[in-house]
Formats: sequence, C-alpha cells, structure tokens
Amino acid sequence: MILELDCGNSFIKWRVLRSDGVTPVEGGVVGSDDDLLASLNDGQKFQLNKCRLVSVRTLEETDSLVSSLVKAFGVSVVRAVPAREMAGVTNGYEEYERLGLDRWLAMLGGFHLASGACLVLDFGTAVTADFVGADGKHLGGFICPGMPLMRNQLRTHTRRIRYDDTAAERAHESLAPGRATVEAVERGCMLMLRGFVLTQLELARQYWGESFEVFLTGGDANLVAGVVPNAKVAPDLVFVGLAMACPLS
Ligand SMILES: Nc1ncnc2c1ncn2[C@@H]1O[C@H](COP(=O)(O)OP(=O)(O)O)[C@@H](O)[C@H]1O
Ligand SMILES: CC(C)(COP(=O)(O)O)[C@@H](O)C(=O)NCCC(=O)O
Ligand SMILES: [K+]
Repeated sequence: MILELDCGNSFIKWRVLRSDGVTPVEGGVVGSDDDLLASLNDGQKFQLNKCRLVSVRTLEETDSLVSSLVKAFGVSVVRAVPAREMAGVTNGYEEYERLGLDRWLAMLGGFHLASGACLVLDFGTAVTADFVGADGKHLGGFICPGMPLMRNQLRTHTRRIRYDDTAAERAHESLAPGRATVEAVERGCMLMLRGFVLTQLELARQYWGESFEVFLTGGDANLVAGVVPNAKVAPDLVFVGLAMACPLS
C-alpha cells in the first residue's frame, strides 16, 4: 500500500492507497508525528511499502519524520521537490524554490483538473491564493493569516479577548454583528476571510473573464465555500498534485 502525507504547519494530512495508486483505503488528520505513527500502526491494518510526501516544515522536522517512517514501516519515501516547470505549469516565483510546495502541488492538481485557468485558494494555518493562466503560467499569489492565526493573534495580543473552542464553534451559526466577544471576533475573522476570497475572485475575473475554475482546499475551506457557489471544494487537491510530482514506479 502507498502512504501519502501532506505535512502542513499545524497538521499532517495522511492517506493510504492500495498499491494500484488510486483506490483510497483510509485517511486522517493528525497533530504530531507520534499521532501519525499511532494511526498507521493501529491494528496493523496497512501493509505499507511506499510513501510520498510533501512538507512545508523545516528540513530537520521532515528528515526526522522520514526516519521514523522508515524505521517503523520499512517504506521507501519520495519527497516532492521544487521545480520551475511541471505538468504544463510554470512556477511564477522569481526564486521558484521558495514557493511553498503545498501551493505548488495544489496548483498542479488544480490546473490538471481544470484543464485551463484556475484560482487555487488554500485555507490552512495561512491562507494562500494562486493564479494559473490557461497557458499554465503561474502569475503569482497572495499569503495572509488563516483563521487559526487571526483568532490566536487576537487572543494573545489583547488582554480581554478570551473564549473557548465550543463557544467559537457556536458563534459561527450566524454572521450578524456580534453581541458577545466570541461572536464579534469569530464573525469578524470570518468576514475577513470571505472578503479576501471575493477580492481574489474579482482579480481572477479581471484576468480571465468568466473562463476559470476556482478550487478551495485546506482544513478551513468549508468556512468560505458559501461565498463561491461555483467553486470546487477539493480537500485532496494537494494529494492530486503530489501523485503527479512523485510518481511511484
Ligand atoms: N479533522 C481536522 N483536524 C484538525 N483541523 C481541522 C480538521 N478539519 C478541519 N480542520 C481545520 O483545518 C485548519 C487547519 O488546516 P490545514 O489545511 O490542515 O492547515 P495546515 O496545512 O497549515 O496544517 C484548522 O484551523 C481547523 O479549523
Ligand atoms: C504559505 C505557507 C506558510 C502555507 O502553509 P500552510 O498554511 O499550508 O501550513 C507555506 O506554503 C510556505 O511556507 N510557503 C513558503 C513561502 C511562500 O510560498 O512564498
Ligand atoms: K496546507
């Protein structure tokens, strides 16, 4: 079986495929290397022999995870690496190796699925937007704080903004002006996210008229799905690109 990993700044997304490389067996989201190993060891239900991964973590952290995987499962590991060009997409960064690899893979996946111009929006620790034209040229993108960062900055840099996760979840039942701190913060941050999305859409229309696809990915994609009814919510977009960048023979 094949293990696929997307190591973000907050969470590791994992997925196990049959050896055919297409049939999903199981997947999940974990907060640490140890939790990943525990999920994969659970009942020894996976016979892993290959692994492909993408990481935006430090080289040390990624090396350490790879060593643990090799030790625990004896898998051979292939990592996604930066490229100037791949699968018809041209990296638009001046220093292409500095573009986040999760962004790069999501773009490869998006361009492949759209067969044309696409706007890829990723809602993780950070929120990112990337523009790929019909000719595969990446125009560049934007990075801003995601929901967890916005919320935590307010919590840690003010004295009187304090609330728990259950209250936060409840606050999202509506977008009316908040009448309690938790509502004011959660809904305020949500409106910032939505405003960001609408601005990206406007920009995409200026470039491409109506001829483009929008992909929403990342753990918080569902928070904004309502703002772009025509968007494809694609939680596995990074994995689509990962399979393209790291074929396992
Ligand atoms: N099962 C889950 N476990 C953890 N976070 C989740 C889960 N489902 C959705 N989320 C949301 O996803 C966000 C993290 O998104 P993710 O794309 O995993 O970030 P990153 O790639 O930066 O680690 C969290 O803020 C959380 O709200
Ligand atoms: C922008 C990111 C922090 C997003 O990470 P994530 O929120 O998915 O954990 C990551 O893609 C990254 O570290 N990029 C390098 C900087 C850049 O893309 O310009
Ligand atoms: K990510």
